[in-house]
Amino acid sequence: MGAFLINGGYRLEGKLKVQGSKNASLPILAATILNSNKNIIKNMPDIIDISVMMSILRILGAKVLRIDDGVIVDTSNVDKWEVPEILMRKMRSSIILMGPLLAKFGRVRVSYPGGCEIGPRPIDLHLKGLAALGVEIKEGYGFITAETGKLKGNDIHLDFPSVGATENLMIAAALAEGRTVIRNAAKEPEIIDLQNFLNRMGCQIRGAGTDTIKITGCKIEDLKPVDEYSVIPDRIAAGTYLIACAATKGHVILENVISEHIEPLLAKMREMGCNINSYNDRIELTAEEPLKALENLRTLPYPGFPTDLQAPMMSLLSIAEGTSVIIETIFENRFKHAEELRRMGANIKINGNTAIITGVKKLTGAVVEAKDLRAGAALVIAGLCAEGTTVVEGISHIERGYENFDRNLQNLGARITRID
Ligand SMILES: CC(=O)N[C@H]1[C@@H](OP(=O)(O)OP(=O)(O)OC[C@H]2O[C@@H](n3ccc(=O)[nH]c3=O)[C@H](O)[C@@H]2O)O[C@H](CO)[C@@H](O)[C@@H]1O
Ligand SMILES: C=C(OP(=O)(O)O)C(=O)O
Repeated sequence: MGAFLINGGYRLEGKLKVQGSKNASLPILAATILNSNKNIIKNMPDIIDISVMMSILRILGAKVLRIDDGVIVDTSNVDKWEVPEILMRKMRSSIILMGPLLAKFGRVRVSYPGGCEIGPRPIDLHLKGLAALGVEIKEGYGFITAETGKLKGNDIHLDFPSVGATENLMIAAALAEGRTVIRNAAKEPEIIDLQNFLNRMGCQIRGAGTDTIKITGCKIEDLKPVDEYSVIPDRIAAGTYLIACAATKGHVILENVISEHIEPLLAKMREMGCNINSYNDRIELTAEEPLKALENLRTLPYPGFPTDLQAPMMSLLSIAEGTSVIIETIFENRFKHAEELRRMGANIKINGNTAIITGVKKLTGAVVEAKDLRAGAALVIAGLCAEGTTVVEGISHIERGYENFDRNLQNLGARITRID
């Protein structure tokens, strides 16, 4: 496993074009199974999770080709409905393949998915929703086998606005007989992107971005290829770079962003004292003054503060003036980075889902381990502003979601090198 070696204390300065969204790309790739056709998708990041999804599609029979800034996916020869366990377990999004495979073949066999270890991640809402669409589900020996004569539209109320369950059900219902309504649906921007992509192939979906999504099922033969689609920018990657900039008292301009998607973060960073100018597709951040602590940072479903930026924010709050409180409401065990930050001199107390962070004057370099994707990004940020040398181990987690993380940071002036 590789590591990042960071010499801290250098200001980030310059311009950066942000990658396409991991969490939008993954369900969109899975959805290409529906139209049995050639699709060209741009702004798709070159990261491990996308490579895993591409491998799964190939195993199912698709032709998948990386092109500059995107992929071509031809699903006309997809003829398998079983996903190998080894690939299922590599990421969480593999579960999103259930919807499209059921829609296309009326059957699917998968194992339980993998993904970041941030607490229990059940899939009961996915399975309950699919059962409501007429799917018979059998679980046993670590596998899920699901079958349906024909998917039938239904009214589904999600107990929680799960991002993945909303996506899985949208894709399955796109080819179900009749109308499906998903209530208490997730409202994340990635859901809107999936709706836009599905509608481009001829599906009939409305309401994404609100808590009620209405889907009129259509026939597989009515679907068409998607000649060119561009995935939305990655709001979590953009947020990570903004936080890194603030931690080093830097000045960056991010391009390829949708500012509105990052507003929940920008509001908190302004509260801390960052100077931010946001335009539609560009954000400029300067952090010169000492940053202030946040009394209340609560992770919530969109448009609340994203759980995926909680770890990076904890690094920043570690060096803010005063005492901050973070409440993690989405995942049960998403504070593993706190222990590693403490090794770097951070003052963090954890009590259940609450973290109390008393800002220190400076962090100091140490050898730390990335235990999940965003925790890894958080440790890199800590290393960038710490005094001395930091080694972040376990960077394969980081490379699941960030494209050229070290090179992008180097281009902004960071002293970071990858060591194998
Ligand atoms: C690939 C992708 O898009 N990943 C994102 C997606 O993950 P993911 O889609 O897995 O997240 P969910 O929105 O489903 O999970 C949110 C909460 O719901 C619970 N839950 C979920 C499904 C279910 O069947 N039962 C259940 O109890 C989860 O345990 C968690 O506590 O949204 C998360 C929340 O914004 C983000 O952190 C992840 O980056
Ligand atoms: C938790 C994340 O990813 P996944 O759901 O793919 O594990 C993430 O992107 O922060």
